[in-house]
Amino acid sequence: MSDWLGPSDGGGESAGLFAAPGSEPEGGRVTAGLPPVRPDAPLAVRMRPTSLDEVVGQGHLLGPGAPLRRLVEGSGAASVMLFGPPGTGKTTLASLISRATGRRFEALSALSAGVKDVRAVIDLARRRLTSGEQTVLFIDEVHRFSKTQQDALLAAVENRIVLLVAATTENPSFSVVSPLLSRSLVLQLQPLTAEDIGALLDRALRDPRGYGGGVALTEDAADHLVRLAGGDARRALTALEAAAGTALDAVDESEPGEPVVVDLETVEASVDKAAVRYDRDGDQHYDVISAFIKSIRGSDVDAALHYLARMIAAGEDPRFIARRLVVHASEDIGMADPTALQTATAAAQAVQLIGMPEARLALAQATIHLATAPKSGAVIAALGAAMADVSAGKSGLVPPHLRDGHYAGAEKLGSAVGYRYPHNAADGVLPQQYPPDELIGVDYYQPTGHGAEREIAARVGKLRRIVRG
Ligand SMILES: Nc1ncnc2c1ncn2[C@@H]1O[C@H](COP(=O)(O)OP(=O)(O)OP(=O)(O)O)[C@@H](O)[C@H]1O
Repeated sequence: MSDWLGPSDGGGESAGLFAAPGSEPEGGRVTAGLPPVRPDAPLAVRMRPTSLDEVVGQGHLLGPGAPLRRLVEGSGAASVMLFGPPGTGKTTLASLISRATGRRFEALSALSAGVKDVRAVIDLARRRLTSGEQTVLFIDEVHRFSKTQQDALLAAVENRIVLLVAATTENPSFSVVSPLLSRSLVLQLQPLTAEDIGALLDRALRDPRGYGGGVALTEDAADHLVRLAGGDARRALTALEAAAGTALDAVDESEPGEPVVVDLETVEASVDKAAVRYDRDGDQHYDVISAFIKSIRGSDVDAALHYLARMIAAGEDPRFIARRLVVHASEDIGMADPTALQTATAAAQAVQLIGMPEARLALAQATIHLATAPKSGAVIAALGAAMADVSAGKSGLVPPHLRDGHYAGAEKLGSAVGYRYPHNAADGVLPQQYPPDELIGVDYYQPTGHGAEREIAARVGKLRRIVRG
């Protein structure tokens, strides 16, 4: 999602962009590309490249003769799909294309725009054509558009009423209708490398649009910001802004000419602030997801559906919701209903395959399955206990009879010697030591006896008695 789509983004570039299409600011826009940036806009917005030379990474698209470079230099594709992770430059490149080709820039977000909005922008572009003016229509998150909405774009693309630049974080082969796809130049953006992010941070520290030399980062603080960014430039700059804000607030008066230094501690203390800043649903995002999960865990199916609906309405990334469902199928239901994990995983796959809006049904089904399923926290407790022992150094040698025996000389070392093959036992289970000596008799898994785990509880008891002799 672009800076100007988030409700908590400070609004730098938002004014007017998502106003009703056709309602031009007074006097019309005189420049192509995104509107001028306000000085109080978020750092990521202020640092948005104003020329191709400022774009880092994406060399495969921008090198001499590469597709985007050619496009910017005036070659005639009818439509471009920019497919790549968030914060890698999709919006930026769309704006640069319009700027470099002298076209007007109109943007719609598939999260909020309907067919009517699409038609209105196309009408505006058609009117402009009569006076020789061309338009770049940027559609963010195009994978969220329904088939009807995408169809509404087709004729305008075909008749070259607009140059469509569509951005998507999802593979367009699954989410974009094929007539549109076949008319588009599909370009994949790569996550930015650590060097790319490092260079962007550096530029933000030095450039007058950023801190103009007034802030510096210690080396470990810079490394940490690069790690936090995970290849996302916006995340890097948002985290830098939060950390720099904390550091600047903490100094009364810096020595003239001396930059305020941001250290690792300050970055660590500020990242939550950064996370809140760029989330989709403002401060409520984490509260709603937390209430969603707690309602599932608490078996309140109706409340869970309410929070799911809120997240869908807020335009929450369906993959994020699906990932939470997969995690909680194991964390809160586990072996009390092992099929919950299958339903959650299937919902995640459905999101991947069919996208929104249809995939919301799979998310709802998984929510209902998980909320109404018998509950068990035994999986997370079992893994937690085993991990705690490993971290505390409670470990030990693998018993010799379980060691690998598939190499020359293994037998001489006693490896695999005396191993008993359970399938030879009448029930497929026989007495034998499996844990290291230090952990003999330790029970990590404590089945709850809820749902399907009741049967497992009885079985685990029996198995432990046989195996431990
Ligand atoms: N390749 C890049 N080079 C330089 N700056 C970048 C690059 N990519 C992103 N940025 C910085 O990150 C900000 C956000 O980037 P942009 O909006 O172009 O990302 P996006 O790919 O459209 O992300 P999303 O999918 O979240 O909308 C920009 O304003 C700019 O400061």
